[in-house]
Amino acid sequence: MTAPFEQAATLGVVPVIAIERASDAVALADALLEGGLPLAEITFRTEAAAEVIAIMADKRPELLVGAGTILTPQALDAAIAAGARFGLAPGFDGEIVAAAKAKGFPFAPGIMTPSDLTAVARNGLTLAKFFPAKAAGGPAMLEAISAPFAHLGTRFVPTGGVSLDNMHEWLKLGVVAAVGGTWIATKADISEGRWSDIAAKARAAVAKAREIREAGK
Ligand SMILES: O=C(O)C(=O)C[C@H](O)[C@H](O)COP(=O)(O)O
Repeated sequence: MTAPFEQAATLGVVPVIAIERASDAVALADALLEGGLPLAEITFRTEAAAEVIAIMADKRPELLVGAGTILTPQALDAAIAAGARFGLAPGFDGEIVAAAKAKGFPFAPGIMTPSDLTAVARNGLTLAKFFPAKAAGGPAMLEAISAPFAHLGTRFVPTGGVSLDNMHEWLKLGVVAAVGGTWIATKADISEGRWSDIAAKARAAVAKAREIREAGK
């Protein structure tokens, strides 16, 4: 895996964020840093996404900021131009994967089926999002579909229905690099400025990930 994804894997948790106002970018970055989670996936689900990434990359370079919900080559370009260090998507699109590869941009597409995984393998990718993780069948499903690809070393970020209470079910699987989810910084947390709550949830998630990994050793 490339360096940004190695860092995400070390932390074990990727906060998936939909943020509406660019003016909240620094406070959100500070809340995550305060919580010991120097990582953010800013999703292209809001108008403000590219600006938020640019502000975070500029003002808080110690936060590893990436882009999520990359659904078009244009969104990929906007993410890179804004200073995103990595990108993720809920699905697989060959054009986006090829463009990211050509630009040397660490990109993890989403998968949910063995066919998606075949595309990931054919493109030589080492990390993919598993989405929607819980609805698609949970850890048993990921274990089953990843088995024929295990020798290739591909790892996964399950996202969708992951929470503090069920993250252990995912992180105990060797193929899981990190879990992802919106629970650490919800839209409401951000719009209402609940920065200390976000910091506390970040801290709890990182501690739990570490505890699960330590117990599994
Ligand atoms: O937007 C993307 O790129 C996605 O892959 C989807 C998100 O990661 C999930 O929708 C998060 O799901 P929850 O944590 O259950 O709210």
